[in-house]
Amino acid sequence: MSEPTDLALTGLSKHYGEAVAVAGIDLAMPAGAYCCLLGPSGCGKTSTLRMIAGHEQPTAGQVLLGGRDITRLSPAERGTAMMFQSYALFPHLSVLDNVAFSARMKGVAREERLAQARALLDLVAMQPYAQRLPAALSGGQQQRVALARALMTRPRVLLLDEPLSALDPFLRIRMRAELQRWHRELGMTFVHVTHSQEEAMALADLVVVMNHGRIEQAGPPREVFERPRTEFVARFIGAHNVFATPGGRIAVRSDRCTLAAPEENGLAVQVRAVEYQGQQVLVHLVPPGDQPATDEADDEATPPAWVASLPDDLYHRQPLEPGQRLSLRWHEADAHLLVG
Ligand SMILES: Nc1ncnc2c1ncn2[C@@H]1O[C@H](COP(=O)(O)OP(=O)(O)OP(=O)(O)O)[C@@H](O)[C@H]1O
Repeated sequence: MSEPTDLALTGLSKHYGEAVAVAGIDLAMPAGAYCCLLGPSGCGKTSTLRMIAGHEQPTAGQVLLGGRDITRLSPAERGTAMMFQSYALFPHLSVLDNVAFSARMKGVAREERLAQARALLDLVAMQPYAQRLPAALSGGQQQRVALARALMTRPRVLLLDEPLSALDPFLRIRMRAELQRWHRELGMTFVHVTHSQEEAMALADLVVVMNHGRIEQAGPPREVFERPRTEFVARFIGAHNVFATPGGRIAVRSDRCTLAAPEENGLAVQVRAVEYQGQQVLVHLVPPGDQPATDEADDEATPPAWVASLPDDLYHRQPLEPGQRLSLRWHEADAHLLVG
């Protein structure tokens, strides 16, 4: 099951009539990678996943798995398995029969397929529920069964479409740890679609940030966070400020920005709002002269804001008031130039 694979997309694009969902992307995933396709709604991540799965035919380009061109193969022939957003278990079949279903379709003998299904239920800690119907399971349990069912086809690549989005925040964090463990134990390539940068950072070893059908940046999470390549990436992953300078736009992490008295060197700013977050305090800043936030409508009316993220103890030594004028500063070494 853990045979080395290498999934590659070359010039992959998908048009729906006039609309370009995916605009010719190139991507190579090392065997055994945990890859997250990350981006806002409509950026083309689901279309990309569906083309890898074979549920959608590309307008142009290729999907290669282990060097083999699988672009035109049916979903069942290509060595990928998809775990869907809605778990889509058969309601009238027991958990065990749901998992064994694909092997039954292939004509695998009953004892053999049930043994395989039990082993997979064991992996996802669902053996005790083998005889239950899906309706008698929680969302997280249904998801585990859906995973076991996808693994039954012995895929080389597991495709996950927003697998955590239907779960409550507590369960989501628990399932993140489970996904990491399954990935480690199975050693196969996972491709996981998400719009949550937090989820991508927590899980992936390869984060692929997409925007308007293109890849803005692909790299290890730390690299994407520490060196966002474009303004879009810096803003989408958050916790960064973007400044226009004579040499071009630069990004600086908001926890690397400091505040000083207005007469000090730095960018003149004014406090718009202060947001207490426990370990840190976020100080929202606007150019001087802008009105400090007084109600919610104002929030949207003043977009060019920056944030200084200050450690709570530092902030509380010198609390700030909306409207207060300050100087926003950063070290040259913490600034890096954005492309485009
Ligand atoms: N069957 C379709 N027919 C026409 N347009 C489509 C179709 N499927 C997707 N699109 C369009 O293609 C673009 C990319 O869609 P896609 O579902 O890949 O984005 P996404 O990043 O997965 O978004 P979401 O997070 O909302 O699912 C969108 O503008 C969408 O409206």
